[in-house]
Amino acid sequence: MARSVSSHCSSSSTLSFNNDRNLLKRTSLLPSRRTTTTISESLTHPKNHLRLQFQLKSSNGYTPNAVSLQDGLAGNSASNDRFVETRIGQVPVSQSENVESTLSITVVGASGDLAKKKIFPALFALYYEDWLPEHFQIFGYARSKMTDEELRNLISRTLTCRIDKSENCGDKMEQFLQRCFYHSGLYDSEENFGELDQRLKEKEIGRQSNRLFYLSIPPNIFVDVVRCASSRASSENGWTRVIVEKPFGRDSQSSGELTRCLKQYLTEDQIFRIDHYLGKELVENLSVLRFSNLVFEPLWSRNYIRNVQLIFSEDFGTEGRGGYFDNYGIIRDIMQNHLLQILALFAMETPVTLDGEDIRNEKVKVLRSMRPVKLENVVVGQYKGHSKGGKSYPAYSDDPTVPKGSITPTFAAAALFIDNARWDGVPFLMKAGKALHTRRAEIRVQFRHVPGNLYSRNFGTDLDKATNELVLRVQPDEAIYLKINNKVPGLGMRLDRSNLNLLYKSRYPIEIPDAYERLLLDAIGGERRLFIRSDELDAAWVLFTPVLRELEDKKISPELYPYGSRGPVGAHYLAAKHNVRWGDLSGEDS
Ligand SMILES: NC(=O)C1=CN([C@@H]2O[C@H](COP(=O)(O)OP(=O)(O)OC[C@H]3O[C@@H](n4cnc5c(N)ncnc54)[C@H](OP(=O)(O)O)[C@@H]3O)[C@@H](O)[C@H]2O)C=CC1
Ligand SMILES: O=C1O[C@H](COP(=O)(O)O)[C@@H](O)[C@H](O)[C@H]1O
Repeated sequence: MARSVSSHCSSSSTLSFNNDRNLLKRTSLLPSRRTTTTISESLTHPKNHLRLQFQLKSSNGYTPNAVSLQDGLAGNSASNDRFVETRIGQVPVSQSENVESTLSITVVGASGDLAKKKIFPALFALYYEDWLPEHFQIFGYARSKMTDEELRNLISRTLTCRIDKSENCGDKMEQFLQRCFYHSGLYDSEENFGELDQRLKEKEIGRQSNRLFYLSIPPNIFVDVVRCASSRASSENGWTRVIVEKPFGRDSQSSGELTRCLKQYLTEDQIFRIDHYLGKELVENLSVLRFSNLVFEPLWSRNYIRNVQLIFSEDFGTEGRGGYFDNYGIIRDIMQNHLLQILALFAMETPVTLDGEDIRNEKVKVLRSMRPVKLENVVVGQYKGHSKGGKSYPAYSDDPTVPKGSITPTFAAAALFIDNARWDGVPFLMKAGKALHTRRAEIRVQFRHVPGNLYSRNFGTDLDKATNELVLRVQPDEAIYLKINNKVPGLGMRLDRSNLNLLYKSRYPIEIPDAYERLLLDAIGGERRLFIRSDELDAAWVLFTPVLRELEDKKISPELYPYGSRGPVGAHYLAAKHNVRWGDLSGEDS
């Protein structure tokens, strides 16, 4: 029952959002303070230090205002020289200080769950940490009728202060809320977006305006919003960017259709397709671990790695989101995007530079080297009701928003393969499930046996238990640990397994920023590295579309597993077929 992305993909309007044409527009986000103080002076002032972070660092180490080559190409080719200059971090400050710019962020779907839970709290965290430019305003837009004050009340309930820095939090929250406004309108009404434009202009008061729209709405209205906003609320003198939330279609065809529709109104450079897993600290660290440590990269291939496991589990069901979930299922919800993105970062070749385009080029290459997933390499499951300790847990099918008799999988395991020289024959196993025994996301790398191991006798018959395993625990309790074999101290020769453990909370006693903070900051700075390019998206869908179709056409029934369990046993058989044992169920750290 493929559903189309949008009821229409109107070509009535040929207007497009203004693109990032002008270096001044971007660099004007930089605080003017930089020219009046030297760097060493400003570093001595704590607030200036934070502002400096904004100037000097983005999540790839470039200035957040850095412009990728694509900007230059898609924008004004005459200004390419300047774009290249900016890419290497030489921000021409003298130009930026002449123009006062302002940033307007519009959260479309502001009355919804994601806006309340993630977007407004992330924006507040950025404000609290001084990452937002001096002049900014945030608008909520949705159909619900609300005043500015009512929106403020709504979002104030979910704003929190950093545990380690709660100083002045109340004041900061109040100041932040005063920058938040609300406009009620329909998603397909150009007139309503025209009214929003007027309200934005009142706040922008003649400054050069950069506008960011966050589409926190169901996908069937993405195109309507982009059409209306592009014709009536696009910035006239600055950049306009749009963050699009997943799902990006249901399969290759609907995703292609969505891209085609969006590109009637936006250039690729203006579309920021979000995959919030790319903003997670440990996922960011994956490339640092690989490319800045001599000890790992030489081992990163079929020569030393036996298998790689990408595991996602949640200890709660689809509570409240069953209506959305039933149309997608776990493969589309988690595997085709979050886990596949991690896999691409894990397996890609070394990019030429850390520039977003270079990284995304490598991700596309590795995705295109993969075999489409086969039905025989997939296991699906669905949770059933369960009672434990006097408490009963509902089945997926008990959710009133889920159609009766639904066979949508809430669990899946799959084996994937990359047909290139580095990874030939190495199984990449994915496992994702809701209503399991624990909440966890991790990457497990199981290494090969030591050839001719002198100590094999000390390990007994199960040599697999003696192989090294590298674990990147994305959440909770972020950690990177390596399982090694060592001698138990004493006069005998007894071997033990130990973890060399980088546990983040012990090493860094600070609160790790939420993924949405990093991604919002990057979108504001024009940094695209952590957003999905359309060719990446196409390559991702090519891998999963055939098996999704087959599962649906053949009406494959999911294996039922009890709420709170470790998932269907079919996942063990799938792993065993590829000579793999799930590391999370090994007993050592299950
Ligand atoms: N919630 C989450 O944890 C996550 C969500 N996402 C994605 O983010 C986007 C927003 O998610 P979420 O906030 O949960 O969504 P909601 O269902 O809460 O929808 C957001 C807002 O959109 C409007 N809306 C809802 N349904 C319709 C409809 N059928 N037609 C028109 N307007 C509608 C409502 O606003 P109003 O009625 O006031 O106009 C609603 O408040 C979705 O694309 C979702 O897939 C992605 C990852 C996680
Ligand atoms: O995208 C999604 O992610 C969440 C899990 O995100 P996390 O950051 O809390 O791990 C998942 O619950 C949801 O189903 C899915 O749409």
